[in-house]
This record gives sequence, structure tokens and C-alpha cells, in this order.
Amino acid sequence: MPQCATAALPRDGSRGQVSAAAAAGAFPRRVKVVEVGPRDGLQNEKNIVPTPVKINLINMLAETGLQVIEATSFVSPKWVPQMADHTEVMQGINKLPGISYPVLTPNLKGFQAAVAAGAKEVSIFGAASELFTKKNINCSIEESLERFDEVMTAAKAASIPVRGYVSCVLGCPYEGKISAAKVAEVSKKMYSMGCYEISLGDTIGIGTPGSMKEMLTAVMKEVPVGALAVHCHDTYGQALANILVALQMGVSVVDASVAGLGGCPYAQGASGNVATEDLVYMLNGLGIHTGVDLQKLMDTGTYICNALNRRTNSKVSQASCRL
Ligand SMILES: CC(C)(COP(=O)([O-])OP(=O)([O-])OC[C@H]1O[C@@H](n2cnc3c(N)ncnc32)[C@H](O)[C@@H]1OP(=O)([O-])[O-])[C@@H](O)C(=O)NCCC(=O)NCCSC(=O)C[C@@](C)(O)CC(=O)[O-]
Repeated sequence: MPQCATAALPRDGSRGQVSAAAAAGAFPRRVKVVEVGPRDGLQNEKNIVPTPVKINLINMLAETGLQVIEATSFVSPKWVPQMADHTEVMQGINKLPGISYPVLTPNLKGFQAAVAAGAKEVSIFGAASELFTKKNINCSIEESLERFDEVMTAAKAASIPVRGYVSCVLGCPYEGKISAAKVAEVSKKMYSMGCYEISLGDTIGIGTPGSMKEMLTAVMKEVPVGALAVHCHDTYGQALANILVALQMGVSVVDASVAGLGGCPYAQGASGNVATEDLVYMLNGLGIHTGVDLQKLMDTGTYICNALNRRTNSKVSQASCRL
């Protein structure tokens, strides 16, 4: 079902603007939004999305004011066929100055292919769950860290910044509850390796503000809060609430996916990330600067939803369509 073509912001004057109460709260003054739609958002799509659509999506996102747009992943095409056109995507996009276009690299082979395709930043992705690690990248946590070490060495030599993901931080589709201590341990190891930022992934969107607070309390003893990001899927409708808790605890980097697209192919039933539109609307309402133009973001959501012939998961876009 295509999305309405003329999505517009609310006309009641609210536009997600600053409330006095929020302005007085203990939130970061600015938040960096890491857009993961072109990678996390599309990787689970059953039908192969044409490469020009992926390129248009990234180019439109780049016009919204976003500073970081995760573009694709250099993983095995047998494991994730949707990302098989990674090189064409990297070579087809307009790389605007001031915008970073990181890509996922699970191992040295992926890293080398990414660099050859022009990537200037990469992300390694681990997990706090043994079973998820096995299902997702076919190795144990320990083996994954050895592979990441090889990537880190090569990245340091090439002066390429590396971001680290830790998945299943609030629960695992195969193991259930994951201890905050385990999340802290894996996060510390990846940070100590040299990742400049650790993105904590609630892969199946099962967390609540309570479990987010408990997990962050443990992780913040090992990794400085300035090096943490949160990556919240919205399966149980808790993503914005969990993000709010993270902001209150000092986290100032948040991952999101335009139109709320996405899910991990190796976490069955996991729905998309928090919609970037909804995140930006909430941050606007808190008086937190992102530099992102909400209307352009909603137009980009309309574009990709029409291309995929689906309805947006962004509540803000849905509401704006009805106004
Ligand atoms: C890691 C592997 C490759 C191990 O897969 P494997 O089968 O154990 O790898 P292998 O080393 O035995 O190699 C098997 C074949 O894959 C090839 N290969 C090996 N490496 C690469 C590579 N980098 N790029 C392309 N090809 C590669 C290799 O050359 C060989 O090719 P063949 O000889 O059979 O023709 C595989 O498990 C894989 O690609 N997994 C990726 C899974 C994935 O992308 N998952 C989604 C991303 S994670 C996520 O979404 C969560 C996150 C980040 O969003 C945060 C959150 O929500 O929590």
C-alpha cells in the first residue's frame, strides 16, 4: 500500500517543537542520528530492491541534514542476498562532504572489499549472545572478536574509523534473557579494540525502559557514555521510551531507520528500527538539536515506501498524512 504522496507536518503549530518542561530536563543538547535504513532497513526485504532505488534513497537521506547514513554491508551474498550490490551502491551514491557513509564488515574479506569500493568508515558487528553470533556470523563470540581484531588492525593501518555493534543487548531470539554483565563485557572488549563508538542493539525490540536502564548502568561502568549509541527495534512498541531513558542517562547517539524499515534476517520476527521521522519529531519536542529537516525526511520515507509498495511504520508520517 503506497504511502500518501504529500505527507506534511502537523498544521496545528506544534511541529514537534520545544516544550518548556523538556527544555528544562537533563537531556543532551544535540543528538547525532545514525540513519541505518539503507542497510538495516533493506537487508531483510524479500524482493531484491533495485540498486538505483537504494542509491536514490541514500542521496535523498543525504539532503535531509543527516550526518551519518549506513549505506550497505559487505557480507556474504549467500547469507544476505539483498546486500549483494554493495559495491555498485557505494560507487553510485553522491558522497557529500561532511556526511559519513559507513558499511558493515564482518571480517577482513568484507573490510578489503569495502575499502576497494570506496568506504571511508566501517562497522564490525558482534553480539552478547553466543547463539545469535553463531546464527548471524557463524562463529562463537570469541572467534568473532578474533576476526574483528584483524579488521581493526587493517583499519588502523588505513586510518579508517570503526564503529562496533553489540546485538541482543536486551534479549536474544535464541537464548532469551541476556545479562547486563555480558553486554558490558563484550562492549568493553570491542571498545578496547579501538571502536570509536559502540552501538547497543535491542535486536528484537524486547527491552523496556527498566531493562534499558539496567543494561546501560552496567555498560557505562566499562565504556564512556560519550562513546555509546543505542539501536532500538520497535517490535514491542518500546523503542522511543527506551531511547528516552538512554538520553536521560547521557547517550547522545541514536540509530534509526527511515519509515521504520528493517529487521535482522537472523532474528526472526524482529520488526524495524525506530522510525527516524518519529525520533526526530520527539527530539524536536525536547528541544534537542539534530540538524535534520523532518519534512525532507518524511518525503524520503514516502519515496522508499512507494518504491517498496508498503505503508510507512512512522507514526508521525501516518498522522501527517491524515491531517
Ligand atoms: C560472516 C560470514 C561471511 C561468515 O560466513 P561463513 O559461511 O562462515 O564464511 P566462510 O569464511 O566460511 O566463507 C564462506 C563463503 O563466504 C565468502 N565470504 C566470507 N566473507 C565474506 C564477505 N565479507 N563478503 C562476501 N563473501 C564472503 C567466502 O569467500 C566463501 O565463499 P565461497 O568460497 O563459498 O564462494 C556470514 O555469516 C555473513 O555474511 N553473515 C552476515 C549476516 C548479516 O549480515 N546479518 C545482518 C547484519 S547484523 C544486524 O542486522 C544487527 C544490527 C547490526 O543491525 C544490530 C542489531 O539490530 O542488533
